[in-house]
Amino acid sequence: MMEAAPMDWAIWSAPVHATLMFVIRDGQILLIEKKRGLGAGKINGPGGKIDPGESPLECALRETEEELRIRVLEPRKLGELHFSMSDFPDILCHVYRAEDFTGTPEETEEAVPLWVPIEEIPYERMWSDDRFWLPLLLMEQTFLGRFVFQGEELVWREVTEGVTIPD
Ligand SMILES: CNc1ncnc2c1ncn2[C@@H]1O[C@H](COP(=O)(O)OP(=O)(O)OP(=O)(O)O)[C@@H](O)[C@H]1O
Repeated sequence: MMEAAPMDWAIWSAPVHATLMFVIRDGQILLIEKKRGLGAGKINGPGGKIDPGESPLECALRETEEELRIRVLEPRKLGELHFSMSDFPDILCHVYRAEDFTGTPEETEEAVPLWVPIEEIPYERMWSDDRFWLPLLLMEQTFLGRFVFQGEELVWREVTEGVTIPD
């Protein structure tokens, strides 16, 4: 790990744009166990692919509503994740944080809700990049993370904090 980047990020662009939403309330974070699709069986935040004509923020709100049946209030974009993948199209993921919502998280066909104390985040059950940027989101820091995966193995990473994040 951490040789020269195995790809040229300056000219990288992603065919897939997606979102992740993390609600943090009373010292707990609202996660999901994803039941199907990419990352099925893993724990992550709610989120998914951006639909044509949709903004990243609209997608994050829609996916959270579809997966957990809650409406998130006042989300803020804190980070961006750039994934170079070997066996999936590359993904640019917009990452949001919120402190409040309306409704009650429910299990759906896509996800099981999971409230976890922020000191007990189950990184071993999550994508292996998450441990490198989720702590920054918890501290309300902005971040840009770039990751290269071979299958599900993380083979290269670079995380920059305190950067200006575009909408
Ligand atoms: C490689 N390391 C990774 N680390 C952390 N999170 C990752 C990730 N790779 C993908 N993600 C997230 O996982 C969701 C995929 O979900 P998504 O595109 O919805 O897949 P799914 O097949 O379910 O598609 P639909 O959008 O439901 O059509 C989406 O939020 C995306 O940002």
